[in-house]
Amino acid sequence: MEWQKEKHIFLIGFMGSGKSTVGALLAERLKLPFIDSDKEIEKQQGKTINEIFAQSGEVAFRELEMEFLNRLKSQEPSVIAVGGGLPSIPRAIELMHESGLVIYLNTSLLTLIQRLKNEKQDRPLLRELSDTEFHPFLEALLSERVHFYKQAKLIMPNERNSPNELVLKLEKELIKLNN
Ligand SMILES: Nc1ncnc2c1ncn2[C@@H]1O[C@H](COP(=O)(O)OP(=O)(O)OP(=O)(O)O)[C@@H](O)[C@H]1O
Ligand SMILES: O=C(O)C1=C[C@@H](O)[C@@H](O)[C@H](O)C1
Ligand SMILES: [Mg+2]
Repeated sequence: MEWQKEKHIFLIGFMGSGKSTVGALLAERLKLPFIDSDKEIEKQQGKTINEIFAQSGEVAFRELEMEFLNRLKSQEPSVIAVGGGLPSIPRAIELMHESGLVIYLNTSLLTLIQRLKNEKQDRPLLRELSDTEFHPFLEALLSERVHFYKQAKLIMPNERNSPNELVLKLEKELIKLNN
């Protein structure tokens, strides 16, 4: 499998796996534009993700995510961090494979819990969970989604490394694919 420079690089993975953090750094390193689907949808709608979920519901948000993916076809090659739930929408993974290289940032449940416990407020699926609900909810959602994430072409752990260290590893993988 080869990565072609004229294609996008998609980062997928669970909430908190580091897609937005690592994606911005990777784009800087590769001198490519960086696009974050959550931020793009917020800009386009003039609302936060929390407001979209509250006013229109999750199904409407997933439709906006698919519209976002469809719009990317005509965009210059970019590094794209996609929302944590986007890969589980029917056809989404196929669309990403058609226009780029899909990379899964794989992070264990325990690390996700540590990272997300203080970052619940901007994530509508998490913000109302009590401390006792938090762990079982993440565990169940991760196990529902992992099958989609594993359809990525490249699986890269993101836990016992800094975001910058992962960017260097990713760059090496991309160079290998391009040779
Ligand atoms: N390798 C890492 N080591 C330590 N902390 C990290 C690492 N990667 C990301 N983080 C931290 O984890 C938190 C979640 O990261 P980030 O917001 O990038 O995740 P995400 O995958 O974009 O989540 P979402 O799907 O909800 O948008 C942030 O506080 C970020 O700084
Ligand atoms: O995992 C999810 O379903 C989500 C992840 C975030 O990136 C946002 O897209 C939103 O909070 C939903
Ligand atoms: Mg993000």
